[in-house]
Amino acid sequence: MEFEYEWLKKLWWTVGLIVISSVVILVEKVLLRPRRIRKTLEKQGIKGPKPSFPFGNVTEMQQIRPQRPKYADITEEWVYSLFPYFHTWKQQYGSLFIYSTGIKQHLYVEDAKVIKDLSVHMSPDLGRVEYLNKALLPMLGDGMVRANGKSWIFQRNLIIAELFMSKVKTMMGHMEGSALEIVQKWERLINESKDKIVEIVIENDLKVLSEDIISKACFGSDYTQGKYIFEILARMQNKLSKTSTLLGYLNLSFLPSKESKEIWKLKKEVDALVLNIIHAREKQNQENNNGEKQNDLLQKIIEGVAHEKLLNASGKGTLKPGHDMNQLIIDLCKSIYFAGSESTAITAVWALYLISVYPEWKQRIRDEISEIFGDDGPPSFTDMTKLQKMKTLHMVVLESMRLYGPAVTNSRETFADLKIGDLVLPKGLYLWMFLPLLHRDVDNWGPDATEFKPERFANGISGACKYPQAYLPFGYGSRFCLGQNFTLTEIKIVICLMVYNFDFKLSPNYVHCPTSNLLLVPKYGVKLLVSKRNAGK
Ligand code: HEM
Repeated sequence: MEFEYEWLKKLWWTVGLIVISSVVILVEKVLLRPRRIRKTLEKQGIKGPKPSFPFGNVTEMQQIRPQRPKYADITEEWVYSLFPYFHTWKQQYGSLFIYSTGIKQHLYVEDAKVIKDLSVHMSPDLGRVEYLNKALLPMLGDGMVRANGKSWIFQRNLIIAELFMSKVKTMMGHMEGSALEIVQKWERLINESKDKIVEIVIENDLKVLSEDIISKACFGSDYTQGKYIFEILARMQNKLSKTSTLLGYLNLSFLPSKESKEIWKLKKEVDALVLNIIHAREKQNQENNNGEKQNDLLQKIIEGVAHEKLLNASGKGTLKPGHDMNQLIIDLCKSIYFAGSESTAITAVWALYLISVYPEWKQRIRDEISEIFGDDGPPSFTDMTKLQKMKTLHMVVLESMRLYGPAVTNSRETFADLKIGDLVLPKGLYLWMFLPLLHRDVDNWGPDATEFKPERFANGISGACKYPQAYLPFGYGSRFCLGQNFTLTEIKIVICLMVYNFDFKLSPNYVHCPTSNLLLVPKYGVKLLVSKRNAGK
């Protein structure tokens, strides 16, 4: 009897302690921490819409209607419709404001001075947003695009040099070869058409092109192998872009649903396909024991992870013991497939769209091609110095990425209290930038900020605006895009070949509706009327 009583007492104490600590954790998470974060920011003069319990400003986020400022052209309507609350709150609270989605507190940053300070902060305590990471887990695993901490440091150090300009130079042949295949395809379509002019939805071909280039240049395999990987990643991206999780509220992804089951099924499929490519390379390496190994990104990843495995076994590795190295290779490869393909294609699409709307720039690029490559025939891209001399082309690409860069938002989470310039950013805060607004900021870019004027970049990015650090198509700080050299080289080769070989103008069937599916894409496609250059003249 005595024993039973003691046992019951212990049980009640345990249950009591669990209940009390759960309540304490809940109160801390739901009430105290959000309040502390807001107080810290408010004390520094940062304001924002008043949140209400329990969902913060979510109701307003859903209710605020877009308002295009008078100075912006109707073709700019989409900028103010994508996340209309950012524009509305910026007008009320300035270019730095706080808002809440319940337990999550967010800082919207469009203040160029603060961005300048953020861009020099390199610690991993300013990293990828963990709740977004959770949503992207099935798609990207622990690959570097979403990783934080040691895993990210390891992956970034492993591949950074593989995308330096010296390496990209060796990939130009692949880029030109793949671009010429599309040129030939378009020529065929034109020749087969009655009027020698065809309407082409260009992103379809440009996607295939950039996927082919990534497959060949980084993974030493052709597009047929990579095709299904890209297809599945795109399907997953499509599903994920529809969830409100990405804005920080209503994360119901932990509940088993038909959608989440489907996403995890796709994850298995894509992992198996990537693994096939890795196994094929490992087999090739074994068979080629004494021969030359391939010298591409995939080889570097395989060798780097194998080396880390050895170090790890002796307790000297960067990663924690027990880290799943096989999954790490798959996830890192998926990050490259994901980061390197659609963004490049979409950038080329928007650049060609703008060139067709502003044909004087098409002519200026053609003049530049003649000047640099001569008039003897089509330009050939074995020589990086010639491409680097193309200033007009460079200006057009920079301006195109300012107005229609594929990255729509940039986000970070603070994993510690951070001092950024004069600001103290408390741990657990989410930082957001909305790039279409940031890149149209009149204070930074001048009164013609919404206009397409590549000449503003005649003296580089620093000559084009007051705060060059606030030009962010490739992100900022320690998470800056690793593929910038790769992608700019590819896009320039593609534009040169298209402009050299074809005349094109916007089709009357084109509907201007940029929209966000994680990237800024043309909702109804960019349709161009394409004919052979100088045809009939
Ligand atoms: C026009 C094409 C591209 C654009 C606009 C673009 C843009 C970006 C942006 C905005 C980020 C996030 C930066 C941040 O959070 O501050 C990023 C990250 C990254 N990009 Fe790109 N990217 C492009 C092409 C590529 C290509 C071709 C590759 C690889 C071949 C690549 C590899 C990466 C990687 C690995 C990261 C993750 C970096 C990290 O988290 O440390 N990107 N990119």
